[in-house]
Amino acid sequence: MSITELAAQERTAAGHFDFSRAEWAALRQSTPMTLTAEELTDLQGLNEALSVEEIEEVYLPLSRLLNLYVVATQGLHHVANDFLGREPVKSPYVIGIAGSVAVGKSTTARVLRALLSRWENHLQVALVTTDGFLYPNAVLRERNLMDRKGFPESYDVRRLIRFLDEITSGHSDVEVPKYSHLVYDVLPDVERISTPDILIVEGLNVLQSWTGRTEDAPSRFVADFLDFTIYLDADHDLIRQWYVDRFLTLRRTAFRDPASYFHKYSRLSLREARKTALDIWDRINSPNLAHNIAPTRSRAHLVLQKGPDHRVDRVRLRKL
Ligand SMILES: Nc1ncnc2c1ncn2[C@@H]1O[C@H](COP(=O)(O)OP(=O)(O)O)[C@@H](O)[C@H]1O
Ligand SMILES: CC(C)(COP(=O)(O)O)[C@@H](O)C(=O)NCCC(=O)O
Repeated sequence: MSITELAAQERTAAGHFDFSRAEWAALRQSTPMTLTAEELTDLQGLNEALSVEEIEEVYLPLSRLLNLYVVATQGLHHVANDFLGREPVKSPYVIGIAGSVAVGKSTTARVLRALLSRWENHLQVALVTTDGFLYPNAVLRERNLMDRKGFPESYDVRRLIRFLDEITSGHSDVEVPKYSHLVYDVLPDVERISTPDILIVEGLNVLQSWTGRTEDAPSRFVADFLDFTIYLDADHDLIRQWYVDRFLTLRRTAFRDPASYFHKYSRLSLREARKTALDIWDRINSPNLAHNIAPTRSRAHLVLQKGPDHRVDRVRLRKL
C-alpha cells in the first residue's frame, strides 16, 4: 500500500471522508456538468465576492452529490410506498445548513438553491431561514432576551417543528414567518409555501437539540426532519472579521435607511463602528458560537472548512 493510500485510509477510518480542496474539486471531474458562462455569472451575482472558481471547485461537486442523494431518496420513498400499497405523498428532501452568524450560511444556501434547481430533473427548491422563527422583539424584551438573539431560547422551536412537520407531510400553503434584518424583528406578514422537491433550512440552530426553556421543549428535534446537514466552519477570528466587515458595509448601505433599526450606526465614524461591531460580536454572537453552535458541528453530514476570503480548503463527509 502506498503512503498516499495509507494516509487516505487513516483519514477515512474515523467514520468520515476528509478531502483536501483539490481532492474534493476532482470529484466533479468524473461527472462533468454543463453550466454556461452566463449561468456562472448569474450565480456570482448572488454575492459579488464569491469567485467562479469557488462555485466550480466546491459548490458544483456538492450540488452533484446532493442531487444524487435526492434522486436515491425519492427512489426509496417510491419502493416503500409500493411495499405499503399506499398512494405516494410528496415529501421534500430537507437540507439543513448550520454555522455561526456571518460564516456564510445565507450565501451558501442561495448558491445551492440556484445550482440544485439547474439540474436536468428541474427540481423545485425552496429556502427557509430560521430567523423567521425567532420570537418577536416584544416577547424577547418581556423575557429579557434582547441580548440573546440567536441563542436557543430566543427561537420558537415548537413553531419551527410544526412547520417542518407540515411541509414534510405534504401540506400545501404552509405558513413561513419572515424576519427582517432591516427592522431587526419578525414581520407581521407570513409567506406561504407548498411542498417543494427540496427544502433548504438555514440557521444557527438547525443542529441543536436544546431549546433553552424547559416549557418550550418539543418532543421532536429539528434534526429529525433533516435528510442532509451541512456545517460551515472557519477559525473564529476569521468569522469575527467577516462579521465586522459586513457591519461596516451595512453602515454605508442598509443602515442609511431611516427605517433601519441600526440607522443610528450609519452616523458613526469608522473607528466607532468597528468598536460597536466588535462589542456586539463579543457580547452576543461569539458566546453563542462557542456554547451553542460549534458543539453541534460533529452532528453534520458534511463540514465545509473555510479559510481567509471564505475559500473552502477542506471538506469532511460522513460515511453513510
Ligand atoms: N463564499 C463566499 N465568498 C465570499 N464572501 C462570502 C461568501 N459567503 C459569505 N460571504 C460574505 O460573508 C458575509 C456573511 O455571509 P452571510 O451569507 O450573510 O452569512 P450568514 O448567513 O451566515 O450570517 C457577507 O458579507 C457575505 O457577503
Ligand atoms: C438574526 C440572527 C440571530 C441570525 O443570524 P443569521 O446567521 O441567520 O443571519 C443574527 O443576525 C442576530 O441578529 N444576532 C444578534 C446580534 C447581532 O445583531 O448581530
